[in-house]
Amino acid sequence: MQAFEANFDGLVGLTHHYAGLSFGNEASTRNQLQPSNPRLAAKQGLLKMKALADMGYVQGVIPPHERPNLPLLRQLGFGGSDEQVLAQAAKHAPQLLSAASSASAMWVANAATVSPSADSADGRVHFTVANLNNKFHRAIEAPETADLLRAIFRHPQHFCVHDALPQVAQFGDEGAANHNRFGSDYGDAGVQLFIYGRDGQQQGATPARYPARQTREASEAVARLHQLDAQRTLFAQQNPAVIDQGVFHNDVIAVSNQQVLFCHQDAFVNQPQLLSDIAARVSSFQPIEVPRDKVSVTDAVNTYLFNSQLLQRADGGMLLVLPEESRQHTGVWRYLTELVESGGPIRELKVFDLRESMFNGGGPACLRLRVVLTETERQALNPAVLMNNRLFATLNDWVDRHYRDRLTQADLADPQLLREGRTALDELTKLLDLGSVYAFQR
Ligand SMILES: NCCC[C@H](NC(=O)CCC(=O)O)C(=O)O
Repeated sequence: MQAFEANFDGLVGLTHHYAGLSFGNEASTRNQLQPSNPRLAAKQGLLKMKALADMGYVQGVIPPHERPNLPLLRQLGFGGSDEQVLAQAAKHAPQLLSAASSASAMWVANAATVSPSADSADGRVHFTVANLNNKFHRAIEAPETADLLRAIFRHPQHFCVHDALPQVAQFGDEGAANHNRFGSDYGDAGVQLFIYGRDGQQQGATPARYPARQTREASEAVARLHQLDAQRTLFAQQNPAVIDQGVFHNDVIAVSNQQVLFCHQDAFVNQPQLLSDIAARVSSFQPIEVPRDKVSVTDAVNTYLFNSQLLQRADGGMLLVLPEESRQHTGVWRYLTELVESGGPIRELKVFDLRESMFNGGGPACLRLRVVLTETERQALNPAVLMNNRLFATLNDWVDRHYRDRLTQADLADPQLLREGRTALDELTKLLDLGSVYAFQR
């Protein structure tokens, strides 16, 4: 069956701010309490989506979540009117208000793990919503993510959206950021590689300083839910030493497309064995391992060169979509330029300014969820979320009318911000034909 890879990017929400909520994600910690610019953040994301759509890639949008999350603050004991809930939370627990207001759902590589229909026994595209159990502000995303994915991939004959795994550390699951799929044509059965940071039973090596968010048990459960062929499914551990250097998701140190794995030399535990296991299953497998003497793990974390999108071009070559930070770094840019000139599969570099997202540790790959689709499946999804000239203009105008260009933690208590968010999201559900998907609409 003919198929292609579509990308769905998270649209940055109105409350995008820097709260230092993600221990182990060094950008998040470093930029805590810096003022943010939600309007710029949303527009930077839209520009990337539009550029990819213009190049001929199928590109969709995943809407932001309802924030601040008032029902959550009420669940935590803040009561009274909406205004009183915000005021009390701001006074007594500003970090909880930040968590309940985080726009972190923008990083949709952590929304779900996706398996294409060619790999699943029942011939459907499977999604398992990530429970994001390691961080409170992210764990609250799961139910809303499920609702949004069902409002986009809404035909149960073609799509199956599984709820998140149980919300306990043993099943910590961070979605597609720890998942790769290899193969030749997208429509042929592929080989899926699940990468975990630790064994949920605390066996084997673990990082010493920072948390390992993904467990092996979670990856195994997702593979079962997606009805994958065990012969075509691999599980591997991320190197705990690089987690301790700030590689909190595997997509900070590796990216793949079809036969190519572009990764750092220190990405995985027992890397030579893993590469030979993949080679045994994927014909013409082409690993590109970046040696530490060319790019250190620290430089990889600071520039996010692996948090890139590796896209297929019509001529058979591949394009690497990178954040501006990798161009700014002389050594990293020199390596990438040499890579393109080396005659290998990566033939082109394209750079985007995603600074607002990068300041919270999210690069080009974090902002997108890859979904391999057949043409029939593409026609079955909600067409209103697909990027084109008109949607780009509509969403830019929507952002201009509703988003602030400066936000700090203190602003989160402003009841006007809550109203602005509800007005904007109410309008968005109509623009994207989502139905009454948000709690405040029900
Ligand atoms: N894939 C990229 C995810 C980045 C995300 N950052 C955050 O949630 C930072 C939020 C803050 O600190 O305000 C995370 O660490 O999960």
